[in-house]
Order: sequence, then structure tokens, then C-alpha cells
Amino acid sequence: MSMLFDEDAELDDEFVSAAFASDDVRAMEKPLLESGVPLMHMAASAVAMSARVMMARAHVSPDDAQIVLLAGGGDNGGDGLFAAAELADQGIPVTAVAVGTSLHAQGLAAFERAGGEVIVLDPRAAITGHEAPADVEEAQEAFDEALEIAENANLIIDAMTGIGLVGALRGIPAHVAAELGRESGLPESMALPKGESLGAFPLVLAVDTPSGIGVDDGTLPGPYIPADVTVTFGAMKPCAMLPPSAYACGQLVLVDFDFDTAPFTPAVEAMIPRTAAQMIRMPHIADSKYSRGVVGLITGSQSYPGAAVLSAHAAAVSNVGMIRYCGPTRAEDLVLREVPEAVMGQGHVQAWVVGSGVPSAEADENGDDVQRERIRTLLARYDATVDGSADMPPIVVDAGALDLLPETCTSQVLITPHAGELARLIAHRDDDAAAAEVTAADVLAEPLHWATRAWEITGATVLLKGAITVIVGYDEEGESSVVVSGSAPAWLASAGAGDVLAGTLGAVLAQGADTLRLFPDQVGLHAAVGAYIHGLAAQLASGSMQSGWNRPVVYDPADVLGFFSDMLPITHSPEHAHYLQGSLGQPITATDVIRDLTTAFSLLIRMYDDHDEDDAGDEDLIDPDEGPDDVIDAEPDDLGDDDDADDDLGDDDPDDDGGVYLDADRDYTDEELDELAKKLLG
Ligand SMILES: NC(=O)C1=CN([C@@H]2O[C@H](COP(=O)(O)OP(=O)(O)OC[C@H]3O[C@@H](n4cnc5c(N)ncnc54)[C@H](O)[C@@H]3O)[C@@H](O)[C@H]2O)[C@@H](O)CC1
Ligand SMILES: Nc1ncnc2c1ncn2[C@@H]1O[C@H](COP(=O)(O)OP(=O)(O)O)[C@@H](O)[C@H]1O
Repeated sequence: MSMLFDEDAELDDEFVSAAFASDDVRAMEKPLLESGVPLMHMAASAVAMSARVMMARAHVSPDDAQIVLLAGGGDNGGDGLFAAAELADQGIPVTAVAVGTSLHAQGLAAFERAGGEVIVLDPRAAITGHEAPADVEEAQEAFDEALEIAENANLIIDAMTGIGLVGALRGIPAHVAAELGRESGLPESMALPKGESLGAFPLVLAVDTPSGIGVDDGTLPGPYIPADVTVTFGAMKPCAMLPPSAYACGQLVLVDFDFDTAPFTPAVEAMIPRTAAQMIRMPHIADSKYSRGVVGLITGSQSYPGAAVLSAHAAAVSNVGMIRYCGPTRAEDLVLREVPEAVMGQGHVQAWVVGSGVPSAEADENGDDVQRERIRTLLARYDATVDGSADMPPIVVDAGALDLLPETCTSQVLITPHAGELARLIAHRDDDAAAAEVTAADVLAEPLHWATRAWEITGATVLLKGAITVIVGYDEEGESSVVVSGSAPAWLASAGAGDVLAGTLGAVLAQGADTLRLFPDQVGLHAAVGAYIHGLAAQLASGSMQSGWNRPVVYDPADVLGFFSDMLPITHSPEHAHYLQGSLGQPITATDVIRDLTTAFSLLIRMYDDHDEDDAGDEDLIDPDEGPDDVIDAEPDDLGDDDDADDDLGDDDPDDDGGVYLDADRDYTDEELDELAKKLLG
């Protein structure tokens, strides 16, 4: 069966790609807690196991490990304390630092039973059995001691705050975060494939959410601690998908609590290969070039003819039947040289792309740019108050055309600003006095807020570009709907990449024309598909395993080995293994991205082919489980130097293919699991 329509795999995909607001997550937890499901213990076990995997990955033996738990006074701290108790029970020393005035009582009791040490920082704390500092001087000493231990640890488990955070961190937690994490601003870490660190200690494991990040709005409102791994419970939270907070989450681990999510609407959804593959147009037997989609482009100008070439070429190779180009003669000539298939001049189209490489009003000093005039005339027909505007084909409005938008646009207008362009658009059009001063830095700090604001004041579907691109469009009821796409490596941030995106978006909208006529609210979803494919092509072109957002690893306590192998760092792109080594790939240009757009489509189209049951749910298109499978299928000799241990630990495979298998009927000791982890993690 085609993996695209495998129901179980589809459910797995929904689980990892839909994020819910914290109030909804609390409502999902409620019935389970009321019926006595031990959610906190399940959460804690996942944290303890993830801590062990992180140690194994960093080649830290559990015997030598130094772990510090930062524990807040809420349930997040409770998760941390139970996890620390599990680790301490396994012989790994953990020091807990109480950052608030209390600690979760049962969690603390379990931790004490396991022999854990507690340092209390707040003089006002009342924690039975643990003295609070008597005065400011003692408090400073305790703070310095805790800091020193934390800075010298191998691993910090950050359980100060989770979904109960209100506003920016304050008080002692804020000081702790500023010292151990960041005082403010965006994470500065290098773009590494799965958010892994460069091997520097301490590693940070965040419990549910990194402390200090805006859980529902994705902001970084004050001090916070960027994580290498974030283990999140029950459902994804918006902060793990939205920029900039998602950049502070590192690798995501999602623990399944079997929530009933059906009554809730996701706050944010992430574009994933399955959705992208389902939404691109497959060829029909009776297709013509017109039915496959025609894109019309009014891009490029006398001054910037290159944008015409990039946008037209990208559209032409993005699964459509035809492109039409309108522009100055010089740009037409250049387009024809690169894309001889292009038809010059206007005609019937299923989607428009306008504005890339067209001067803005400011840049068009004489006010006589012909492209601007063409676009102005066309865009006037998308004014929501004009008759027939609802029947216009979708239109991508990029760069220089952003200042030509009508007062109120229809939803099929897709605007594609980067942060600077969005700030300018809002400053010009928003009546709100505060908005007049908005800058690109403001937009980067609160992308969801400002993209939503642009959606409100223009009526257009908004695609705000970045490492994670945020798309604010419409749902069936006309409310806002948010989708993100983070498939691109940071190498994509290069001149002309936006022109390529505009062309790709136009092509995706043109091939979706039939659907969009029936469901005009799906422009945002199509836009996210276009952004996803554009990013995927950049991944292919650069051979990079890095991207703005990575699919979370799902933690299943019944499949610990599967979890270990899913947590393996991927070190190279198999697609490019023949010439590229390493995981970061190489720098690329916008033209390189165009070259790989067809392959990006083919990776998605391939998902329509029949697959073995086992393949269903395979997610990362470029690393289809190559690393983990290689390890699992390897001969025992490849797994470690002790053959006997393999025989002892792994069950004999029925087909005797030399793999290592867990015996479902057997309880493994922690030492045995460690041994297996060591082998798998090399
Ligand atoms: N409800 C449940 O049963 C479950 C909850 N879980 C955990 O519980 C967490 C939510 O627990 P809570 O509701 O107790 O909330 P949290 O523990 O996330 O946060 C509350 C704590 O943070 C402090 N705090 C809040 N805002 C602050 C600020 N601005 N500056 C400094 N300190 C601040 C509060 O004083 C309090 O100590 C989840 O994130 C998750 O980790 C898990 O155990 C799974 C099950
Ligand atoms: N750090 C990043 N990681 C991944 N992709 C990025 C990053 N920064 C920008 N991008 C992407 O690169 C493209 C840049 O577009 P744009 O800024 O319009 O460039 P130009 O105007 O030169 O064509 C967009 O698709 C954007 O999403």
C-alpha cells in the first residue's frame, strides 16, 4: 500500500505536526489525571531515558556522569524530581537546585529516597527537611555554589517552568537562566543538523519546554535556557514549532500520553512530507498543459532582470504545464535563454506571481516602472470590495509589489515578505500608533504576532519568511489558521532565494487551482507546501541535514531500542553520500535550489508508490532511516567488540539475519539497556 494513505502513519504524523495551546493541553490531561493515569511518572521516565541517551551520545559513562536538576515549585519541577529520582536510583548522582519557594512534595520524597542532594536558593523557601539560606549573603553563596556545580556538570535538566510559565522569567529563575542560558535575544548557536551541540558541556535537557520561552506565542520574552533536547509531554506546544522559541528547543522528543485531541483545534501545524505529497498535483491521464496549471509572472525589471529568470525558472520546474512571462524586453530575453519553454506575454493563468525584482515605490524614483503599472492594474482586481474579486486566481505578491496591495485583499492574495518587508508594510498601513515604529527586529522577535497583524489589516494570506516560515491564512470559519514550514537549511538565506520561492509558490497554487476554487481557505496550506518544497530543494542542493525545524522523535516506553536509534545523530545525507561527507553540507545559491526543485517534487511523488508496511510512517525524506537501520541491521561484529554481550542481550532473530532484537517478554536491567545503547550509539 502507498505509505501516503496508511492510517496509522497518518495518525503518527498528526501527532507530531499539530501543536496545541497550553490551556487545551491542560484540558486534554484532565480526564486522564482524573482516572488516575500516572502522567507524571510517565513523563519522568521519558526524561530519565532521554538523559541517558544524551549521556551515551556524549560518551559520558553513567558511572562518571554529573547531573544537575533545576527544579521549580510546580508540576514541571515534579517531573524533574521524579526523573532525577530514577537516575539516582540507577546510581547516577544528581544534585537538585530548588529555584522557587517550594518543591513538588511527592517528587521530592522520591528524590530523597534515591539519595539525591538538594540546594535551596530562595531565602523565603519552605521545603521540609532542607534549610533555606538564612540571609542574602547565604543566598548568594548558595547561588554561586549551584552555578558552579551546574556549569561543571555534564547535563543540566531544566525543570524550572513548563506550561505554567506566566510572562518572562522573574526572580531567581531569571538569574539562573541568565547565567546558564541567555539573558535575552535569539539563540546564537551554529546551525547543526539536529540541534546538537558542538560537544560542549553542560548539555541541557528541557522538561516539557525550555524555561523562559513563550509557550503559546513562540517569543523569547526574557532570560531562557536553550536546550539540546526538549522532552515534551502529551502534545506539541506552539513554542516548539514557532520561531524564535523553536530554535531554543533543540531536538524534540514527544511523549505519547494517548490524549484525545479530536475536540481541540491545533494552534499551529507544521508542514510535513505527507501533507505536501497529498497536496501537489499528480498527472491525470487526460491532462493537457493547461490543466496541469499555468503560472503567469510579472517579475523582474530593467534594474533587476535576474529575479525574472529565477522566479520564472523555479515556476517552470515546479510541476506545472506552462509558464507565461511579462516583463521588459531585456528580462524576456534572459528568461527565454534560461527557460525556452516560457511563453511571453499575458494570457489565461491559474496563478500569478508578481513583484520579485520589481522596484518598490521608494526605489522607483521616477514612478514610471512599467512592471509596477502592470501589477497595480492586476492587483486592483483583488480588492475585496470589487465585483468578481473572489473569482480571481491566486496571486503571489512579493518584494516590490507589496506596496501595491489594495486596501482590503481577498484571501487568494498571498503576500511573501521577509521580516524587513513585513515591518515596512505594517508601518505604512497599520492605523495603530505603536505599529508605525515597528522594525524588522520587532518582527523577528514576535513573528506570529506581526504576521497575524498583517493578516488582519490586509485580509491577505501572509507568508513570513525565515528559517521557520510562518504562514497565517484562513480556516473554514474565516478565523486565522497558522502553519509553519522549516524544511530549509540556513544555507538558503542567500540573494534570490526569495525569487525562487515566489516562483515555486505560484506553481503550487496553479496546480492546486481546482481545489482552491472549492476551498479558497486553503491558500495558506498550499503556501506552506510551496515553502516546504523550496526548503527541501535547498536541503538537496546543499546536502545538508540541517533545517529550521525537525520532526520530533516519539518516545514509546515499549520500544526503547527504537527510541535509541531515532535519537542517533544523522551524519550525512544518503542522497548525496557519493560526494558529500558530513552533515552540514555546503553553501548554495538560489540557482542551485532551482536545479533541485524537480528532485524535491520527485521525493514527494515517490510517496505514492507502494511500500512495505514497515516503511509506512518513515518521515525524513532525505534520511529515510538510513542511519538507524544500518546500525540495527548490521552484523553483530559491527555493533561492538563484545560478541558474547550481543548474544546475551539481543534475542536471536528468528530469521537469523544477525540483527539485535529486544525480547518483549523479558525485563532488561539498566546495565543491559546501557550496553545496548552504547552499541547503538557507537
Ligand atoms: N498536569 C499534569 O498532571 C501534568 C503536568 N505535567 C507537567 O506540569 C507542568 C505544568 O505544571 P504547573 O502548572 O505546575 O506549572 P509549571 O511547573 O510549568 O510552572 C509553575 C511554576 O513556575 C513558576 N513561575 C511561573 N511563572 C514564572 C515566572 N514568570 N518567573 C518565575 N517563575 C515562574 C511558578 O511560581 C511555579 O513554581 C507541565 O509543563 C509538565 O511539565 C506533567 O507532569 C504531565 C502531567
Ligand atoms: N536561517 C535560515 N534558514 C533557512 N532558510 C532561511 C533562513 N533565512 C532565510 N531563509 C529563507 O531564504 C529565503 C530568503 O528569501 P528573501 O529574504 O526574500 O531573499 P531575496 O529577497 O534575496 O530573494 C526565504 O525562503 C527564507 O525562508
